Amino acid sequence: MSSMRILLLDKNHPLITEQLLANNFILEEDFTSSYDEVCNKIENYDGIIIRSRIPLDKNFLEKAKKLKFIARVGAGMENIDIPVAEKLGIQLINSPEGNRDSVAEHVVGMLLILMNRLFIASQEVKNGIWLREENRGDELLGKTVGLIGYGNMGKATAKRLSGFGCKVIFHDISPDLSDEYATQVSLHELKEQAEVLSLHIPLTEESYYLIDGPFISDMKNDFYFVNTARGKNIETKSLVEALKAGKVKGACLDVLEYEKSSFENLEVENEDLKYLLESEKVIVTPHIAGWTHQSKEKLAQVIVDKIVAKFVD
Ligand SMILES: O=C(O)CC[C@@H](O)C(=O)O
Repeated sequence: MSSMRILLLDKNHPLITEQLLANNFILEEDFTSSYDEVCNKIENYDGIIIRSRIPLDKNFLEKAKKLKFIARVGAGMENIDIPVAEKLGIQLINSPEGNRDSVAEHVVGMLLILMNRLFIASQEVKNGIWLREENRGDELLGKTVGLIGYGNMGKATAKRLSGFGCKVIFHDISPDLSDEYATQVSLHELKEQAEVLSLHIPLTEESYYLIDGPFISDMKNDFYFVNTARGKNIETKSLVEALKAGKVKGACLDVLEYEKSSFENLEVENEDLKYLLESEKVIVTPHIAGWTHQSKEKLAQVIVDKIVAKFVD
């Protein structure tokens, strides 16, 4: 029997509340209090369930005297000061198994739209313009796709793309991850071979601006770029330069460097952002790759199952 007190800081699928109450957790929902207000009461809770509304930084975590776990509904944990949480013995739980399929479908969808000019051609026809040669597409079949990161998202993406007849290679810091969908290679080999580059890594100090000017120059082929990871994994200025120069043939961006958080508006007074929003070579979506009706429910179920497995006898 659990009598742990849990604070829910973001709206999620109702099954989280239903199932945790059924397991005798004591719950409090607070979707509006500010960072300071939550800091002032966090010492009363054994667990927190979050998406990304409130940053769980050192100051916050040091006030959370009773906290035993932080559960992230989603994959990315860049909002949490992980070294401090680990030092304080707070368990970190995330749930990428819940939205990996949505992310993978989003990657394939964006690539098909970009490479076959589907959105532009449709808009043209609706405006009475019938252009065929200008809208000639590029097949995914036979392309070498390089993934950076081969966790839940990378693997789900490789599974789909291998079904499209792509050769999928990936680079990951963990060894021996090759499987029936993709082959692990060094970063050098990936840069030599990839014709499409897709990111599936968390945002950490090491992966901040991983893709910058020198990285892009090292890529042997002109390539399509896909980012469903985090905007700050790529230096946007370098992406824009490479798009203008034709080195990046097109970009599918579900995340932007200029997002303040997943839920706030964009800073629009930025020349690079303006280019991305205006360019025909760029597709942009508002951080919705892992955001389907199905993933909402699956994320909730995964997080509940993990909490129950750890804290209910
Ligand atoms: O919670 C969100 O808003 C997005 C989640 C997604 O980017 C993830 O990290 O799983």
